[in-house]
Amino acid sequence: MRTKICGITSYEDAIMAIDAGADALGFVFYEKSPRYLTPLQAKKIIQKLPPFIEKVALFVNVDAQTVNATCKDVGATLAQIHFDADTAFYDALEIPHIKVIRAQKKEDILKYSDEYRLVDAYCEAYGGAGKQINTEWFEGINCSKIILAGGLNPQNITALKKYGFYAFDVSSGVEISHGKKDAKKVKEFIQNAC
Ligand SMILES: O=C(O)c1ccccc1NCC(=O)[C@H](O)[C@H](O)COP(=O)(O)O
Repeated sequence: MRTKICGITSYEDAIMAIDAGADALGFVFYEKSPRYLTPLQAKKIIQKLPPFIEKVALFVNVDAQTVNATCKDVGATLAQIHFDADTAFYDALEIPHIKVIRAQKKEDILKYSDEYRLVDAYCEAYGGAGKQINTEWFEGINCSKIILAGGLNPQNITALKKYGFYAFDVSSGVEISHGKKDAKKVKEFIQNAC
């Protein structure tokens, strides 16, 4: 199982998560988020990271040019698009990206079903709220291209492995406080997920 630790704001937390076995780290470029960091701060962290780790840049309500420029500048390897964007937006992206579905009902999780996509619970704050989707919605669904996010933690992750998700994404469930990760919880989360 692959895991992404989201809302990284320091090099110490980044390397701790990698040492614990994380495959991907998320950096939130949304100024209203309590986990926001500037592109310069992210660049300084990313520059020091080892190879073969996915560096994911999260965006809310920006244009494609901002996504392209920011990802190239900071060295992000993947953009995570946390809002409803149109086809023209996606056509203009010049870097690998994943769409986020903020699911409010069962039908939502079937959107873009031919693509790898991140499925999170709907929340006003766009993400990182610790809100869990109704996991019964995944019964009988092909989850092999779904990255599951929203309200995951070291305790509830084991029971979700049966659905066969592509990966798990966590933020608040492994935190001490907003933007500061708890090493013990990160380790437990990855151990229990894998
Ligand atoms: O983390 C944030 O503050 C955030 C703000 C705006 C858009 C997305 C954000 N995080 C997105 C993530 O990928 C989180 O990992 C995901 O929503 C799950 O969060 P949590 O429920 O806290 O595990």
